[in-house]
Amino acid sequence: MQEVIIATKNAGKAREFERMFRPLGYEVKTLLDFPDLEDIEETGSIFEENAILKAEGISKVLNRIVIADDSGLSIDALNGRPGIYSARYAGEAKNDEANMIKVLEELNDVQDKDRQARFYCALAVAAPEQETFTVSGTVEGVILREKRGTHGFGYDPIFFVTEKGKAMAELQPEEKAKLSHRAQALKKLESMLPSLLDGEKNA
Ligand SMILES: O=c1nc[nH]c2c1ncn2[C@H]1C[C@H](O)[C@@H](COP(=O)(O)OP(=O)(O)OP(=O)(O)O)O1
Ligand SMILES: [Mg+2]
Repeated sequence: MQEVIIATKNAGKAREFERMFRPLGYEVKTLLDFPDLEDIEETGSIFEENAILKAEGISKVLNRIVIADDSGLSIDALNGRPGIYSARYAGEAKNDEANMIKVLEELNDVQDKDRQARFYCALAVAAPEQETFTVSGTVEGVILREKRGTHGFGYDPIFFVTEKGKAMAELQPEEKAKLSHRAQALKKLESMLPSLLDGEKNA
């Protein structure tokens, strides 16, 4: 099967990309398959910048076409936080549980009608000798008062997906793979994938 390299170390993202790319005929490789590569620092000020840093950094090292995902949760009542700081919101250790507890505490006094939020995903595509580009996707929701559901990763248990009437973590993986911010962004890439990837020789 044709390979696609995703520059992520996040196992939750990796699973979702596998589920979304497999039906398109691509086998996903992630940085979990290249454990020796150095970490890329996310020094950008918007999702797109960080996605580009990760995609270009890994593309240069591997001399391959690389897709990177920078994503996170933006909460209106917190002026868009945690935003690009979503992974490390409660500290450098990147702890999903601690991150959710911090968000729930910060929203303790925020009424139900003011708890709107959205997930955002920027995907960057970097290829040797080509201009890097990005696409993005979002999904709208509301922050719950406690966790619900066991699927997904990250902030999924506290994110109520308005269009489904369920927490993201209550959705089956195949449902999330149809509507998530990541899925919305990938849809915009889909028609370009054959011309981008099919000429590439798997290393
Ligand atoms: O579908 C999602 N469902 C729940 N939470 C999510 C989702 N998508 C992003 N998120 C949260 C997780 C993490 O707190 C942050 C991503 O941070 P982000 O830097 O893009 O990823 P990361 O550091 O975990 O892995 P990597 O940079 O290697 O891809 O947003
Ligand atoms: Mg990261």
